[in-house]
Amino acid sequence: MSSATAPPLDRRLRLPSLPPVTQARAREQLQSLLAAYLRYRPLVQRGLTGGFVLYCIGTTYLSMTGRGVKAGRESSASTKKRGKGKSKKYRGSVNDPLFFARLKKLIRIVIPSLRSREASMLALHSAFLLARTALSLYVADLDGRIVSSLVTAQPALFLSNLSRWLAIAIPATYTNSMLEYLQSELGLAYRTRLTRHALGTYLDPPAHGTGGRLSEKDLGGTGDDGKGEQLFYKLANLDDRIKNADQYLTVDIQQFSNKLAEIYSNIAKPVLDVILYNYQLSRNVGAEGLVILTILVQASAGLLKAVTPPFGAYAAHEATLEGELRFTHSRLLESGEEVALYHGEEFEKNVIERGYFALVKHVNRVLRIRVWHGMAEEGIIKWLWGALGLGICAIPVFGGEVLGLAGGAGTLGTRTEGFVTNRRLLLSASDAFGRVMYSYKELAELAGYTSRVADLLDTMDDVKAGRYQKKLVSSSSVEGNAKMLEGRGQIIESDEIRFDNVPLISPNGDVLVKSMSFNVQPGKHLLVVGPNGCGKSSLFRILGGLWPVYGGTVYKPPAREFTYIPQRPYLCTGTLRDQLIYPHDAAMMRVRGVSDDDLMRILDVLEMGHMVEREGGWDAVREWRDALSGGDKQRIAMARLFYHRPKYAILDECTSAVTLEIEKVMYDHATSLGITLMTVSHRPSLWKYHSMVLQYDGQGGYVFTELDAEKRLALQEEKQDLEHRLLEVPKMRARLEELRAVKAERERQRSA
Ligand SMILES: Nc1ncnc2c1ncn2[C@@H]1O[C@H](COP(=O)(O)OP(=O)(O)OP(=O)(O)O)[C@@H](O)[C@H]1O
Repeated sequence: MSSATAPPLDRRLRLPSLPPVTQARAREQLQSLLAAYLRYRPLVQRGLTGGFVLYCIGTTYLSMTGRGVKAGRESSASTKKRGKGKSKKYRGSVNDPLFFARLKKLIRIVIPSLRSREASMLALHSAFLLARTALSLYVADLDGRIVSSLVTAQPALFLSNLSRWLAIAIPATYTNSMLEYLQSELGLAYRTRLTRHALGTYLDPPAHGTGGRLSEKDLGGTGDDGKGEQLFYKLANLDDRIKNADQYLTVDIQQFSNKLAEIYSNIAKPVLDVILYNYQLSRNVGAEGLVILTILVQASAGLLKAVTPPFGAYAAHEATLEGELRFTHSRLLESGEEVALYHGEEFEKNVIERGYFALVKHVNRVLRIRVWHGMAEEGIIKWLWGALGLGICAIPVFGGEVLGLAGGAGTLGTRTEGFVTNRRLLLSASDAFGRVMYSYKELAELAGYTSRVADLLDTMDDVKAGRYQKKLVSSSSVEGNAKMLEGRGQIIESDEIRFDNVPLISPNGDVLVKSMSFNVQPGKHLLVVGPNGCGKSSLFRILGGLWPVYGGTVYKPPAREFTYIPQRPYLCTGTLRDQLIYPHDAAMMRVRGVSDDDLMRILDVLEMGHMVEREGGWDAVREWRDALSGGDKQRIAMARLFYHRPKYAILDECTSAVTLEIEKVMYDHATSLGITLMTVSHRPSLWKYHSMVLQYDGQGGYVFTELDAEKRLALQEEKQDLEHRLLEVPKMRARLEELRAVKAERERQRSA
């Protein structure tokens, strides 16, 4: 419609049929109102546009910092109630009061400073995001001009615009590829930072470096001097909060890092797009329509947010179930031989299937929820907002002249150009806003992974500081000794080992021994005996720093002066040499001045020198856990002891699979190397090597005394002899009764 053919303004304002005088007066008033509005319209428009941009920035800031979420909840008059229970309800969701604080903490880890590599990558990423938005604005404009040159049949203009179109493709494609590349790189960089941070605590080596010798897996590798090391053990055994730490350290950290990298471009770019596109649109179609559009869009977006289920909590729960399922599989692999020999397939299958179906049930539920949520989401974002967008495009066409917009008063070419440009801008703006909305779901998932990763880091910090959370056994003994559990004993570094009134308490709160006192002087081997489960190994867990000292005083040398050998020695991933020198590596071995020949001499002492050739040399790599027999494993552990030559060695049933001859060689050689032994064993054959005994009675009591092996053996033999004879007594009694009966029968026959 051109201005030349347009009817006068008053005729276009159709008014209801009123008396002519009233109509004329109303028309006059309306005309003057409109004229006044049109006079101040540029000012109003500028105000609206500025307000709109501020509004976009404000809401983005509030939603990114979580203040909007908090404010909303606080106004719901539930501030007082927001205690533990409340935060539990929101756990893993965007509404979790802790979410943004935790996210901030994690972001500080992944982007430690503005000068870090990650910050530079993020800045570069942001620059590319800006470039893409600028390119999109240019393309929207160019698109309009191309169509305009087409409908107005201007071939030269068309070709020139087309060549511009092709030229812009080079920076556009480069920008898009770089954005993808930088996003993946950022995800990887975040993951590396987080993994390093988490592993630094999880596998924190002892303060004295890698020279520690408390070398077995059961006691946490390289020992502890009460400085919060061996955390991976404590996390699994002394605290209930983190189940399957492997899942947290691998999958959850990876998911969190990728989501964090994604969410930045999925929120920052669309938010920027929304602002710029809408600003441009407001100039093309007028700010009034845009403000109405924004109000409608925000209202529907608010509705959508309100009906969005807690996808973050669902993602966190799914990760937990995945972890549990993986654990059942790795457990089966770990104990493959035992399960195979028991033919426990059916049982193990049931366990794995239970884990799998719990996961499937949860995933299915989430998928079903996603169906209706997806419908609501697409209905609002695509269809409703699409219709609103078309309405906006119509403004310059139908109301252009009234509002003084170019699209309404121009030629067919300018109107087409305006329509195509506006339509493209709108599509981009609604797409961008849609992505902001969709990213709310991603934000919810990020909240889930944030809660998982933060849980891991927080729990590790707690455990490191000795703040354990474990469900205690509800036995009366525990309740009666609750005070005991609150106490803390002392650990003092010393040359000898001494326990002064130290209680033995298991992580479950079971008091094994109320107060224990004994000492081991260098050179005086100690034998520890007692019934199963009485706390023999627990003593060494306390000595190794794995279990807390709840009272009394423990005197002990630094951890590097210990080696622990359990019944099933730990065999690491690596070469045959690595098995002997664990936890040292070949370089450390050379630094100590030990050669392969020295190792061979150690093996010869244990009559296993042939093993090196049999296994293919010192550098052979195998799954040693499966490749060696039980006796070989125990002898490897003894060889390890001779390599490390510690002051003290803890031998926990470690000779159960070797012959008596090897047992003797081991004790004699260890004594000749000046190693003081503390042995847990039920085998009387070992008594003669020890001079002290710590005997548990299994009722919470114990005796610590000198061990006269010969006398003890003689007593043991006499005891066994008596027990054997006592076993015969019932049989002898029965036989006596039989003989009496026979005799009585004979006498009865004779008298008859
Ligand atoms: N990580 C743990 N968490 C909870 N309780 C544990 C843990 N380790 C051991 N216990 C409990 O501590 C108690 C003592 O265990 P310990 O291993 O010291 O027994 P033991 O005397 O060495 O037995 P055995 O002769 O059978 O090896 C047992 O009741 C056991 O169930």
